[in-house]
Amino acid sequence: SPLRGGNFSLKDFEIGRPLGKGKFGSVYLARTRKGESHFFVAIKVLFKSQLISGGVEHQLEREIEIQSHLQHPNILRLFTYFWDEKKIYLVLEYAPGGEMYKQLTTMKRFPEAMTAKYMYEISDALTHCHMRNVIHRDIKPENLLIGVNGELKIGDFGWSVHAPSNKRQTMCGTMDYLPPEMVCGDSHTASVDLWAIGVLCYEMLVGKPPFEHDKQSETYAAIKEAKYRFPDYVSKGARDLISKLLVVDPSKRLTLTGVMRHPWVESMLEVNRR
Ligand SMILES: Clc1cnc2c(Nc3ccc(N4CCOCC4)cc3)nc(-c3cccnc3)cn12
Repeated sequence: SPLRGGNFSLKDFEIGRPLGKGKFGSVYLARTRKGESHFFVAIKVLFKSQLISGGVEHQLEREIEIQSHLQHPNILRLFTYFWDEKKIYLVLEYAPGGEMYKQLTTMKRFPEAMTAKYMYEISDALTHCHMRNVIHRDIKPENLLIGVNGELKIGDFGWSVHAPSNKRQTMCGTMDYLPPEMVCGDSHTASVDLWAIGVLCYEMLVGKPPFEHDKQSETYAAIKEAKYRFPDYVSKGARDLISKLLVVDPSKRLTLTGVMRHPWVESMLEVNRR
Protein backbone atom coordinates (compact mmCIF):
# COMPACT_ATOMS: atom_id res chain seq x y z
CA SER A 1 0.00 0.00 0.00
CA PRO A 2 1.22 3.55 -0.69
CA LEU A 3 1.15 4.16 3.07
CA ARG A 4 4.59 2.71 3.54
CA GLY A 5 6.98 4.31 5.94
CA GLY A 6 6.08 7.03 8.38
CA ASN A 7 5.69 10.77 8.94
CA PHE A 8 2.50 11.39 7.04
CA SER A 9 0.50 14.55 7.56
CA LEU A 10 -2.85 15.90 6.48
CA LYS A 11 -1.34 17.37 3.30
CA ASP A 12 -0.77 13.81 2.01
CA PHE A 13 -4.53 13.25 1.80
CA GLU A 14 -7.59 14.69 0.08
CA ILE A 15 -10.37 14.73 2.66
CA GLY A 16 -13.82 13.65 1.39
CA ARG A 17 -17.27 13.32 2.91
CA PRO A 18 -17.84 12.55 6.58
CA LEU A 19 -18.60 8.86 7.07
CA GLY A 20 -19.99 9.28 10.56
CA LYS A 21 -19.58 10.50 14.06
CA GLY A 22 -17.90 8.60 16.85
CA LYS A 23 -17.72 9.35 20.57
CA PHE A 24 -14.54 11.44 20.44
CA GLY A 25 -14.50 12.75 16.91
CA SER A 26 -15.55 12.12 13.35
CA VAL A 27 -14.55 9.78 10.56
CA TYR A 28 -13.95 11.05 7.03
CA LEU A 29 -13.47 9.31 3.71
CA ALA A 30 -10.10 10.37 2.31
CA ARG A 31 -7.68 9.39 -0.39
CA THR A 32 -3.93 9.60 -0.81
CA ARG A 33 -2.68 12.42 -3.03
CA LYS A 34 0.53 10.81 -4.21
CA GLY A 35 0.71 8.23 -6.97
CA GLU A 36 -1.65 7.57 -9.85
CA SER A 37 -4.03 5.10 -8.15
CA HIS A 38 -6.05 6.91 -5.48
CA PHE A 39 -5.97 4.79 -2.37
CA PHE A 40 -9.08 5.30 -0.25
CA VAL A 41 -8.79 5.41 3.54
CA ALA A 42 -10.94 6.45 6.47
CA ILE A 43 -9.45 9.14 8.68
CA LYS A 44 -10.69 9.24 12.28
CA VAL A 45 -10.13 12.74 13.71
CA LEU A 46 -9.91 12.93 17.50
CA PHE A 47 -9.73 16.14 19.51
CA LYS A 48 -6.90 16.09 22.05
CA SER A 49 -8.98 18.27 24.40
CA GLN A 50 -11.84 15.74 24.39
CA LEU A 51 -9.49 12.79 24.92
CA ILE A 52 -7.99 14.52 27.94
CA SER A 53 -11.35 15.57 29.42
CA GLY A 54 -12.60 12.03 28.77
CA GLY A 55 -9.49 10.64 30.45
CA VAL A 56 -9.02 8.23 27.55
CA GLU A 57 -5.62 9.19 26.19
CA HIS A 58 -4.05 5.94 27.52
CA GLN A 59 -6.92 3.99 25.93
CA LEU A 60 -6.14 5.60 22.57
CA GLU A 61 -2.46 4.72 22.96
CA ARG A 62 -3.48 1.10 23.62
CA GLU A 63 -5.89 1.13 20.65
CA ILE A 64 -3.14 2.40 18.33
CA GLU A 65 -0.54 -0.04 19.71
CA ILE A 66 -2.88 -3.01 19.38
CA GLN A 67 -4.66 -2.27 16.11
CA SER A 68 -1.51 -1.22 14.22
CA HIS A 69 0.07 -4.61 14.92
CA LEU A 70 -2.93 -6.79 14.05
CA GLN A 71 -3.09 -7.78 10.38
CA HIS A 72 -6.08 -9.96 9.50
CA PRO A 73 -8.70 -9.84 6.70
CA ASN A 74 -11.48 -9.42 9.28
CA ILE A 75 -9.75 -6.73 11.33
CA LEU A 76 -9.78 -3.14 10.06
CA ARG A 77 -6.19 -2.07 9.40
CA LEU A 78 -4.74 0.96 11.19
CA PHE A 79 -2.14 2.10 8.62
CA THR A 80 -0.64 5.06 10.45
CA TYR A 81 -1.41 8.07 12.62
CA PHE A 82 -0.24 11.63 13.04
CA TRP A 83 -1.24 14.72 14.98
CA ASP A 84 -1.19 18.50 14.86
CA GLU A 85 -1.65 21.08 17.59
CA LYS A 86 -5.28 20.22 18.45
CA LYS A 87 -6.09 16.87 16.86
CA ILE A 88 -4.95 13.28 16.41
CA TYR A 89 -5.59 11.56 13.07
CA LEU A 90 -5.90 7.77 12.69
CA VAL A 91 -5.52 6.56 9.09
CA LEU A 92 -7.66 3.44 8.89
CA GLU A 93 -8.71 1.00 6.18
CA TYR A 94 -11.90 2.19 4.48
CA ALA A 95 -14.81 -0.26 4.82
CA PRO A 96 -17.06 0.35 1.80
CA GLY A 97 -19.97 -1.63 3.26
CA GLY A 98 -20.39 0.71 6.20
CA GLU A 99 -21.49 -0.27 9.69
CA MET A 100 -23.04 -3.65 10.46
CA TYR A 101 -25.54 -2.16 12.87
CA LYS A 102 -26.96 0.07 10.09
CA GLN A 103 -27.27 -3.07 7.93
CA LEU A 104 -29.02 -4.83 10.82
CA THR A 105 -31.34 -1.86 11.44
CA THR A 106 -32.28 -1.81 7.76
CA MET A 107 -32.80 -5.56 7.45
CA LYS A 108 -34.37 -5.95 10.95
CA ARG A 109 -32.63 -9.35 11.27
CA PHE A 110 -30.11 -11.33 9.21
CA PRO A 111 -30.75 -14.65 7.45
CA GLU A 112 -29.09 -17.66 9.13
CA ALA A 113 -26.49 -18.11 6.35
CA MET A 114 -25.39 -14.45 6.66
CA THR A 115 -25.26 -14.69 10.47
CA ALA A 116 -23.20 -17.89 10.34
CA LYS A 117 -20.72 -16.33 7.88
CA TYR A 118 -20.26 -13.34 10.21
CA MET A 119 -19.84 -15.70 13.19
CA TYR A 120 -17.13 -17.62 11.33
CA GLU A 121 -15.32 -14.40 10.33
CA ILE A 122 -15.44 -12.78 13.77
CA SER A 123 -14.24 -16.03 15.39
CA ASP A 124 -11.34 -16.16 12.93
CA ALA A 125 -10.45 -12.52 13.74
CA LEU A 126 -10.70 -13.09 17.51
CA THR A 127 -8.49 -16.19 17.22
CA HIS A 128 -5.86 -13.88 15.71
CA CYS A 129 -6.33 -11.43 18.63
CA HIS A 130 -6.35 -14.03 21.41
CA MET A 131 -3.19 -15.67 20.00
CA ARG A 132 -1.57 -12.29 20.58
CA ASN A 133 -3.04 -12.12 24.06
CA VAL A 134 -5.42 -9.32 23.04
CA ILE A 135 -8.99 -9.33 24.37
CA HIS A 136 -11.33 -7.08 22.40
CA ARG A 137 -13.93 -6.60 25.20
CA ASP A 138 -16.29 -4.48 23.10
CA ILE A 139 -17.71 -6.70 20.37
CA LYS A 140 -21.08 -5.27 19.26
CA PRO A 141 -22.67 -4.33 15.92
CA GLU A 142 -21.67 -0.66 16.37
CA ASN A 143 -17.99 -1.65 16.28
CA LEU A 144 -18.27 -3.93 13.27
CA LEU A 145 -17.89 -2.78 9.66
CA ILE A 146 -18.43 -4.43 6.28
CA GLY A 147 -15.68 -4.77 3.69
CA VAL A 148 -15.79 -4.57 -0.10
CA ASN A 149 -16.83 -8.25 -0.44
CA GLY A 150 -19.39 -8.13 2.37
CA GLU A 151 -16.88 -9.50 4.85
CA LEU A 152 -16.98 -8.50 8.51
CA LYS A 153 -14.27 -6.15 9.83
CA ILE A 154 -13.70 -5.54 13.55
CA GLY A 155 -13.38 -1.77 13.44
CA ASP A 156 -12.73 -0.41 16.90
CA PHE A 157 -10.16 -1.48 19.49
CA GLY A 158 -10.85 1.34 21.87
CA TRP A 159 -11.68 -1.03 24.71
CA SER A 160 -9.24 -3.83 23.95
CA VAL A 161 -6.59 -4.80 26.53
CA HIS A 162 -3.85 -7.39 26.94
CA ALA A 163 -5.26 -10.36 28.86
CA PRO A 164 -5.93 -11.06 31.69
CA SER A 165 -7.24 -7.83 32.98
CA ASN A 166 -9.43 -6.49 35.73
CA LYS A 167 -9.40 -2.95 34.34
CA ARG A 168 -12.50 -1.25 35.58
CA GLN A 169 -14.19 0.43 32.69
CA THR A 170 -16.45 3.42 33.05
CA MET A 171 -19.38 2.24 31.01
CA CYS A 172 -20.45 4.66 28.36
CA GLY A 173 -22.02 2.24 25.88
CA THR A 174 -24.62 -0.48 26.14
CA MET A 175 -24.52 -3.03 28.96
CA ASP A 176 -26.20 -5.60 26.73
CA TYR A 177 -22.92 -7.23 25.75
CA LEU A 178 -21.38 -7.45 29.24
CA PRO A 179 -20.74 -11.00 30.52
CA PRO A 180 -21.58 -11.97 34.15
CA GLU A 181 -17.93 -11.78 35.32
CA MET A 182 -17.70 -8.16 34.14
CA VAL A 183 -21.09 -7.25 35.60
CA CYS A 184 -19.78 -8.53 38.93
CA GLY A 185 -16.46 -6.69 38.48
CA ASP A 186 -14.45 -9.90 38.65
CA SER A 187 -11.25 -10.14 36.67
CA HIS A 188 -11.90 -11.38 33.18
CA THR A 189 -10.13 -13.32 30.45
CA ALA A 190 -10.44 -13.69 26.68
CA SER A 191 -13.65 -15.67 27.21
CA VAL A 192 -15.51 -12.36 27.60
CA ASP A 193 -15.28 -12.12 23.80
CA LEU A 194 -16.95 -15.53 23.49
CA TRP A 195 -19.91 -14.39 25.57
CA ALA A 196 -20.09 -11.23 23.40
CA ILE A 197 -20.23 -13.18 20.12
CA GLY A 198 -23.03 -15.24 21.66
CA VAL A 199 -24.93 -12.00 22.27
CA LEU A 200 -23.99 -10.84 18.76
CA CYS A 201 -25.25 -14.06 17.15
CA TYR A 202 -28.58 -13.72 18.97
CA GLU A 203 -28.91 -10.04 17.97
CA MET A 204 -28.10 -10.78 14.31
CA LEU A 205 -30.81 -13.47 14.15
CA VAL A 206 -33.45 -11.77 16.31
CA GLY A 207 -32.78 -8.03 15.75
CA LYS A 208 -32.32 -7.23 19.42
CA PRO A 209 -29.92 -8.49 22.12
CA PRO A 210 -31.00 -11.39 24.40
CA PHE A 211 -30.87 -9.54 27.75
CA GLU A 212 -32.50 -6.27 26.71
CA HIS A 213 -34.87 -4.95 29.37
CA ASP A 214 -36.34 -1.55 30.15
CA LYS A 215 -34.60 -1.36 33.50
CA GLN A 216 -30.79 -1.75 33.71
CA SER A 217 -31.19 -3.75 36.92
CA GLU A 218 -33.32 -6.29 35.03
CA THR A 219 -30.67 -6.53 32.29
CA TYR A 220 -28.00 -7.18 34.95
CA ALA A 221 -30.11 -9.85 36.65
CA ALA A 222 -30.82 -11.62 33.33
CA ILE A 223 -27.11 -11.52 32.37
CA LYS A 224 -25.98 -12.93 35.74
CA GLU A 225 -28.23 -15.95 35.25
CA ALA A 226 -27.85 -16.10 31.46
CA LYS A 227 -31.64 -15.91 31.33
CA TYR A 228 -33.04 -15.29 27.81
CA ARG A 229 -35.59 -16.76 25.40
CA PHE A 230 -35.62 -17.56 21.67
CA PRO A 231 -38.40 -16.52 19.29
CA ASP A 232 -39.91 -19.58 17.55
CA TYR A 233 -38.20 -18.90 14.21
CA VAL A 234 -34.65 -19.44 15.60
CA SER A 235 -33.43 -22.84 14.36
CA LYS A 236 -32.25 -25.66 16.62
CA GLY A 237 -28.69 -25.35 15.27
CA ALA A 238 -28.50 -21.63 16.05
CA ARG A 239 -30.01 -22.20 19.54
CA ASP A 240 -27.36 -24.85 20.19
CA LEU A 241 -24.49 -22.51 19.26
CA ILE A 242 -25.84 -19.54 21.25
CA SER A 243 -26.58 -21.70 24.31
CA LYS A 244 -22.94 -22.91 24.31
CA LEU A 245 -21.66 -19.31 24.31
CA LEU A 246 -24.07 -17.66 26.77
CA VAL A 247 -22.77 -19.72 29.69
CA VAL A 248 -22.22 -18.00 33.06
CA ASP A 249 -19.04 -19.95 33.88
CA PRO A 250 -16.37 -18.45 31.54
CA SER A 251 -14.39 -21.71 31.52
CA LYS A 252 -17.40 -23.64 30.19
CA ARG A 253 -18.01 -21.47 27.11
CA LEU A 254 -17.45 -22.90 23.63
CA THR A 255 -13.99 -22.09 22.22
CA LEU A 256 -13.45 -20.02 19.07
CA THR A 257 -12.42 -23.21 17.24
CA GLY A 258 -15.63 -24.76 18.54
CA VAL A 259 -17.62 -21.90 16.97
CA MET A 260 -15.86 -22.19 13.60
CA ARG A 261 -16.43 -25.97 13.57
CA HIS A 262 -19.97 -25.88 14.95
CA PRO A 263 -22.32 -28.05 12.80
CA TRP A 264 -24.79 -25.17 12.28
CA VAL A 265 -21.98 -22.79 11.19
CA GLU A 266 -20.47 -25.42 8.89
CA SER A 267 -23.84 -26.33 7.35
CA MET A 268 -24.70 -22.65 6.77
CA LEU A 269 -21.30 -21.96 5.18
CA GLU A 270 -22.19 -24.75 2.72
CA VAL A 271 -25.38 -22.81 1.89
CA ASN A 272 -23.24 -19.71 1.18
CA ARG A 273 -21.02 -21.68 -1.18
CA ARG A 274 -23.91 -23.00 -3.28
CL1 LIG B 1 -13.16 3.52 10.42
C1 LIG B 1 -14.10 3.30 9.03
C2 LIG B 1 -13.72 2.73 7.85
N1 LIG B 1 -14.78 2.77 7.00
C3 LIG B 1 -15.80 3.35 7.68
C4 LIG B 1 -17.14 3.64 7.30
N2 LIG B 1 -17.54 3.31 6.04
C5 LIG B 1 -18.74 3.61 5.42
C6 LIG B 1 -18.93 3.13 4.14
C7 LIG B 1 -20.12 3.37 3.45
C8 LIG B 1 -21.14 4.10 4.04
N3 LIG B 1 -22.33 4.37 3.34
C9 LIG B 1 -22.64 3.46 2.21
C10 LIG B 1 -23.79 4.02 1.39
O1 LIG B 1 -24.88 4.34 2.22
C11 LIG B 1 -24.59 5.33 3.19
C12 LIG B 1 -23.47 4.84 4.12
C13 LIG B 1 -20.94 4.57 5.35
C14 LIG B 1 -19.76 4.32 6.03
N4 LIG B 1 -17.96 4.23 8.19
C15 LIG B 1 -17.53 4.54 9.44
C16 LIG B 1 -18.47 5.15 10.35
C17 LIG B 1 -18.12 5.53 11.64
C18 LIG B 1 -19.07 6.10 12.46
C19 LIG B 1 -20.35 6.26 12.01
N5 LIG B 1 -20.68 5.87 10.77
C20 LIG B 1 -19.77 5.32 9.96
C21 LIG B 1 -16.22 4.28 9.84
N6 LIG B 1 -15.40 3.69 8.94
